[in-house]
Amino acid sequence: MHRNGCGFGTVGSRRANRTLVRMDTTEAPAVHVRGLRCTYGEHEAVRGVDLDAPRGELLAVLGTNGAGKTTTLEAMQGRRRPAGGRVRILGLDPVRQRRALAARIGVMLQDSALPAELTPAEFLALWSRLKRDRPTPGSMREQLTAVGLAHRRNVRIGRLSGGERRRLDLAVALTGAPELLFLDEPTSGLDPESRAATWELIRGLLRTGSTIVLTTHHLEEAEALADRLLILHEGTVAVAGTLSEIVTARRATIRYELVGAGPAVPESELVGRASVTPERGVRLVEIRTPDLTRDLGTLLRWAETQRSQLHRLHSSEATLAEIFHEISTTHVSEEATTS
Ligand SMILES: Nc1ncnc2c1ncn2[C@@H]1O[C@H](COP(=O)(O)OP(=O)(O)OP(=O)(O)O)[C@@H](O)[C@H]1O
Repeated sequence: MHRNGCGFGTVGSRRANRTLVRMDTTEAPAVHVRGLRCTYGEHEAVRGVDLDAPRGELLAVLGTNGAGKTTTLEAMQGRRRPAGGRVRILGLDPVRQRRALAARIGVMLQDSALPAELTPAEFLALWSRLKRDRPTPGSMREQLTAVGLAHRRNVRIGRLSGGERRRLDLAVALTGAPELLFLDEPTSGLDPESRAATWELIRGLLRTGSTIVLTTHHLEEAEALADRLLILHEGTVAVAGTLSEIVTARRATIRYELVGAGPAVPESELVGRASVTPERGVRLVEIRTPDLTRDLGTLLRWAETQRSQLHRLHSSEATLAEIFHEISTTHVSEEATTS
């Protein structure tokens, strides 16, 4: 994966990242989850989730609203006791060994309630003491510079904008140079510049060996940053893998336009997978294919024998947006009851 570019302020750099991240070369995955189940009363919000986040990689957890992303993250952070399954974080049980893990993980919550009366500098000092970290004024300033907030360090948190508070949340998560970061929608509410700078900071953290589990509603964020993706839907894993594994496992699409009358597709199994839409004097043809090379060959041979002109012929793999849409319009519970 290509990780390059510029970051926030003057320290979106190797110097900042060297001090913000602690390396760990142990081979076991940083996050290992099998058969995770979480319930709220009668409601089973997470239903048998498996996932792994190898060390030094970024796992993006995507999903529809209410899919169980935050609940899964909470179980991984030891903030929610699972109803079933096995969770290991840096080799430890996050519920039973929560104290031992606390200094080694950093958490950026979706809705953190930072004290409005304190300044970012004061809060980071307090938080460092709670994490038993020994910050120097220089290291705290570096942390704030890394998220583009050095100039706001002495302003009360209550006076910061929503985006600035979000960036302070990220600085808080970085306290103590954690090996593993959980970032719950880290760029929600950020302007495009701040989002780009946050992406660059995240890339810098990955370059220096940090492991990151991130939830996001922005598909382009997952595409830009993730080594692996997981899409949750209705409490279960709909798809998981690298972006190219996920995309190549889905059907590609062949599209072309036809002028004039006559058949629009070859007389083959392609007929059942084609849709033909009349538009502005032409017919737009779209064929979904599990085997692009084979079906494109069939189509081109047919066009040659028919002497048909296929205009604007092109093919494309499924996009993450299409895959996400397909997943989000499927009801797991309906499938389970009708199959
Ligand atoms: N405290 C709670 N009590 C009861 N049900 C809850 C509670 N928290 C979450 N749920 C339910 O559990 C399911 C999963 O919620 P969760 O917040 O984990 O989803 P999510 O994927 O993070 O959603 P979003 O993208 O909307 O933040 C949802 O159906 C939600 O309504």
